[in-house]
Amino acid sequence: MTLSLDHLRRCTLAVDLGAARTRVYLKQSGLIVDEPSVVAVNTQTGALIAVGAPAERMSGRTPANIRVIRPITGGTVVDIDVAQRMLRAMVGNKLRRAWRRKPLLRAAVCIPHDADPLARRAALETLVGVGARRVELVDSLVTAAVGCGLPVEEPEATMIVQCGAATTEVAVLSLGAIVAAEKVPMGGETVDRALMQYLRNEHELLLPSQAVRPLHEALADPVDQVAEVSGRDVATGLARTVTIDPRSLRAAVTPPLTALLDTIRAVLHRCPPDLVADLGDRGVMLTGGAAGLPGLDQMIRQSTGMPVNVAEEPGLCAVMGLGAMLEGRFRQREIAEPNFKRHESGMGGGDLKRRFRRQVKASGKASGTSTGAGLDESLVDPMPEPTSMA
Ligand SMILES: Nc1ncnc2c1ncn2[C@@H]1O[C@H](COP(=O)(O)OP(=O)(O)OP(=O)(O)O)[C@@H](O)[C@H]1O
Repeated sequence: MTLSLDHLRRCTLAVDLGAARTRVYLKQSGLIVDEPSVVAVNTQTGALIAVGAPAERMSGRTPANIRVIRPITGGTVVDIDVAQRMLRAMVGNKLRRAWRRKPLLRAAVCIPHDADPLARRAALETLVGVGARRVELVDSLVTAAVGCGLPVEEPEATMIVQCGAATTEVAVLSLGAIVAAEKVPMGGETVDRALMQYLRNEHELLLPSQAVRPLHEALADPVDQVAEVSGRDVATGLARTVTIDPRSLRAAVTPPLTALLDTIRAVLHRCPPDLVADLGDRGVMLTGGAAGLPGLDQMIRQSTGMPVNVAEEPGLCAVMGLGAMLEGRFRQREIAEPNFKRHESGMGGGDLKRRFRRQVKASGKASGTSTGAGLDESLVDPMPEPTSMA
């Protein structure tokens, strides 16, 4: 752990590749990217047409020759090539100065707690593709806990519920390590899908995805005032407006939210009683964009009887926590090693050598030094096995 934190402090970039949004934190500069993880590609030429928010606006409105692609699902990069192009387009200009100062960047990236070797490899390759020389993979539950200011290093329990777009991870941490964690395939997108399905089945109305967010407010409306929703009639294809009872909306999202509550109970069940007793006082912290779902905190409070807090800017916790680690604003005991894994650039020897030479050339140009001076020879070796500190 001490060793890993040292490695993290040498990183310049903190990256959170989320299914919904990509966030990048540049050391000593702050958050430089917070954009939807979406690109629009011309299917005939392969050219990138738009990235981030403009590409998201195109979703559902494209002609046949334009495809809107989301290269990340559930925190895992599923299309490395597109993810690299997206990240390059997002950070390109903003990193130019950092590149001049330090041409061989090291990066740290948040990955889901239970990410398999393929997911780890995909995250690694994506970062290498944008020029990172070394990549540290860090558990997003730990970074989110640090980012929302939980005292994760203390010998007492803290519980975090990281509500993402496609998945929610629930964990109890103590002494900087994860004591118990579970993931449920439920997130902001699941709730939105449940609402859209309800409107289709019960009101024969097709709702554009951008129109779902206003319905969230109705979910938590204390006076159950009827809401108006406009969409396209399934049968006629014409625009139509219907009025909806918030109670039926709540019923529609009950199954995914019940799955979340069951997961919280399962995680608590696996914790020693001392830690659960700590949580009775400290409660649960909600992070991740979907933590902003109105009424979610209240529902968890009622179901578990524990205090529930929503982090300030919940969607940014993971990347800001990783940024704090990079800047050394977080200290931790040596005990927590299992949560940190370190990876070297994971390309084949040939690819890596080519990239190495390109970067060395760039570094020589930028600094005026002779090529290759002072660089680590291990870079040109094929990727060693990930160093597991568990
Ligand atoms: N204020 C809000 N109310 C309800 N839902 C919200 C709100 N803000 C964001 N969301 C939802 O949160 C999700 C995005 O959360 P977040 O940015 O944490 O996702 P991500 O990190 O990209 O995803 P993942 O962790 O699954 O990879 C989206 O589904 C979005 O609809």
